[in-house]
Amino acid sequence: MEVPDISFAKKPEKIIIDTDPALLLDLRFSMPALQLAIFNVSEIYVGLLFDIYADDSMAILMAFQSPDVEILGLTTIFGNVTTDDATRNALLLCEIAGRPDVPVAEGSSEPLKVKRVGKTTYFCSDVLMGSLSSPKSEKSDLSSEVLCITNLALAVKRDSSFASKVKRVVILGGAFFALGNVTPAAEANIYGDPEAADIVFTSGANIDVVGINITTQVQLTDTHLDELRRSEGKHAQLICDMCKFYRDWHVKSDGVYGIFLHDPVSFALLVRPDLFTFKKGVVRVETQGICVGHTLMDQGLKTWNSSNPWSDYSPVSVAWTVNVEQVLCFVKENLMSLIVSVFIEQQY
Ligand SMILES: O=c1[nH]cnc2c1ncn2[C@@H]1O[C@H](CO)[C@@H](O)[C@H]1O
Repeated sequence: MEVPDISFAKKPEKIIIDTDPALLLDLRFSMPALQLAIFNVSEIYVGLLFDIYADDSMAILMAFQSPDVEILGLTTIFGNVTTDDATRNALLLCEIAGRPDVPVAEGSSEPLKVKRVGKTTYFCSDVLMGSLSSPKSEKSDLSSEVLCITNLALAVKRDSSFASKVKRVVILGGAFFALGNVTPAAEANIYGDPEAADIVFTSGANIDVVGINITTQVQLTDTHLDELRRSEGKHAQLICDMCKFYRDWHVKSDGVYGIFLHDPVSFALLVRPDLFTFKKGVVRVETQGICVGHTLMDQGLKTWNSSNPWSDYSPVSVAWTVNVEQVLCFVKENLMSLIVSVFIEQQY
């Protein structure tokens, strides 16, 4: 048999994904009336039901599908759901992707200081406890080490040289010179643990951050979703089902007939940084008051007369513009692709 020439192929980047996937709530045994009350939908879903924020799961399935990365493991964090549920959902996603061998390590269940429970946070898992799908694989014994916001902040606090040991950290979080999505000042991921976010941004690590000022520009419209459903992509049907509530919620919440591709855009930034432009600057996070969770970058446009809380920290790369069409193509190509990425590690 002819051996395919893979000499042109780039060696896949080894990555760890820190995530709070709101995923599979198996409602087969739960009360339909409860579903209607919670999701305010006119249709009863039998079988798998998905929480609103489906973008994490989408990005994870994309990463598993991508030849550009090798997923070393997933670590979990609270946010869309509790850390517990995020772990179960991450294990399920590995199984769905056909990679139950990928370790899932449970991260912190609490923010560093104040627990701020958003309107939607935890509600699915709390209310529907007992009706969840159970993954077959078990979480890894390792407590998570690398990662974003709370988990990464804990690692930085534990080992001061940690930041310099990580090759690159890609963060989906913040809203730069734009409105937030939890409050006018704050984006959800940063709002969940602003103290941790401030530690991470000022840690000196090599950070690329993409805020929702960028991710909301990339929308999968109803037309794209139809196209995806009709495609033969490996997880296309599942992803469309997952996005049902996410899409309906966007109509109500943002007047958008489609979905914002927050996490898939951050995955695009990971493997295709050429589709973005960046600005370097020191980023600090407000940790108190009405603007708690606000990310503010010093663009370096002014030489300040005296030192301020931004002085003397290492800059990070903030995504500044995005090639919307190309990122959409990248996402659609991945989601509609039939090709299951081949693990080619042994060839190197
Ligand atoms: O309006 C919102 N409120 C709270 N969380 C949101 C909202 N939209 C998306 N996400 C969740 O938070 C991340 C981006 O901020 C997304 O990954 C999504 O899972």
